[in-house]
Amino acid sequence: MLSLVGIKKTFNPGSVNERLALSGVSLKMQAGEVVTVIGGNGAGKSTLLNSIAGVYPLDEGRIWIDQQEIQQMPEHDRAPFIGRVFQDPLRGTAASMTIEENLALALKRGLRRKLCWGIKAKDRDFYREQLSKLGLGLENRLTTRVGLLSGGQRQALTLLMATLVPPKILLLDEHTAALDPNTAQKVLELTEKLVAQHNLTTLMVTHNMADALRLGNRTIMMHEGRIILDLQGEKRQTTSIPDLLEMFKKASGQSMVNDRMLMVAGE
Ligand SMILES: Nc1ncnc2c1ncn2[C@@H]1O[C@H](COP(=O)(O)OP(=O)(O)OP(=O)(O)O)[C@@H](O)[C@H]1O
Repeated sequence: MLSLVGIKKTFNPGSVNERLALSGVSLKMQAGEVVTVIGGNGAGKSTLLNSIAGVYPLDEGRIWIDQQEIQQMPEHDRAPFIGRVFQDPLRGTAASMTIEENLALALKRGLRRKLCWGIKAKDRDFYREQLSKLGLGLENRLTTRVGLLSGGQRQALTLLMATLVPPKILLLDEHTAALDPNTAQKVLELTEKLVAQHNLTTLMVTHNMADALRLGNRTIMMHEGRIILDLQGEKRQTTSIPDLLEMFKKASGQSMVNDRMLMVAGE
C-alpha cells in the first residue's frame, strides 16, 4: 500500500546548519495497517511524515502509494489522498471560517473541481451527522467561527476533516501532544474510531510509549534518521515500556531522550 525505499534527506547541506534527518529509510505498510512511530528528539519522525506528504523534495529514495510513484509529485497533488493532523490545533482548520465552511472545504479536497460556496440543506444534514459522532455538540454550531473553538474541539474537527473523504494514508504527527490529558484521551479515542471506521492506513508519531504500544498493530522506533526497531505481532504484544526503552538503548547505544516524553513522565 505504502512503500518507502531508501529515503534520504539532509537539511542545509554543506552549511554549518547541516542536519541529517533521514539516512536511508525503507518501510512497507499494508492497507489498513496502523503504525505508531517513536524516537528521541531530532530522530527524523516529522521529516518522515513530511517526506510522504511532499513538504520538501527528497535527496534520494522512492515512495509509492498503491501502484503510484509519488516522490516527484508536488505536495498539493498529494493532498487529495493524504490526510494530515499536526500537533498544533491551529494548523488544520481555517480560524476565520465557520465549522460548515471548513467541512465544505474538506469535502471538496478529493474533488478536482472549483469551490462553490453554496452550502445546501442536504450538506448541512451530512455535516451535522458527522459532527454528532464527535460527541462535542458541534453539530449545533455549524455557523460558529472555528477560531472560537477550544484546542481539543479544533483538533477533533481537524481529524474529522482529514477523514471526511477517507484518505489513502493518514499522517498524525503528535496530534494530541498540545492538549490537556483528558482532551488528549478523547481525541485519541476519536482517532481510533475514525481509523477503524474507514480502515485507514495510518502513521502516527507519538511521544507516549504506552499509546505507541497500545494503539495500532505495529511500532517503529527511529534514531538518527533510521528505523532501528520494527515491532509487530506477538513480539509487540508482549513488549512493555521498560522493554522498549531497553531495546532502544541496545539498538542505539543511548538512552531515549525526548522532551515531550519527559513532560508526560512528569505529569
Ligand atoms: N525544515 C527544517 N530545516 C532544517 N532542519 C530541519 C528541518 N526539519 C527538521 N530539521 C532537522 O532534521 C532533524 C530531524 O528532525 P525531525 O523534526 O524530523 O525530528 P523528530 O524526530 O520529529 O524530533 P522531535 O521529536 O524533536 O520533534 C533534526 O536535526 C532537525 O533539527
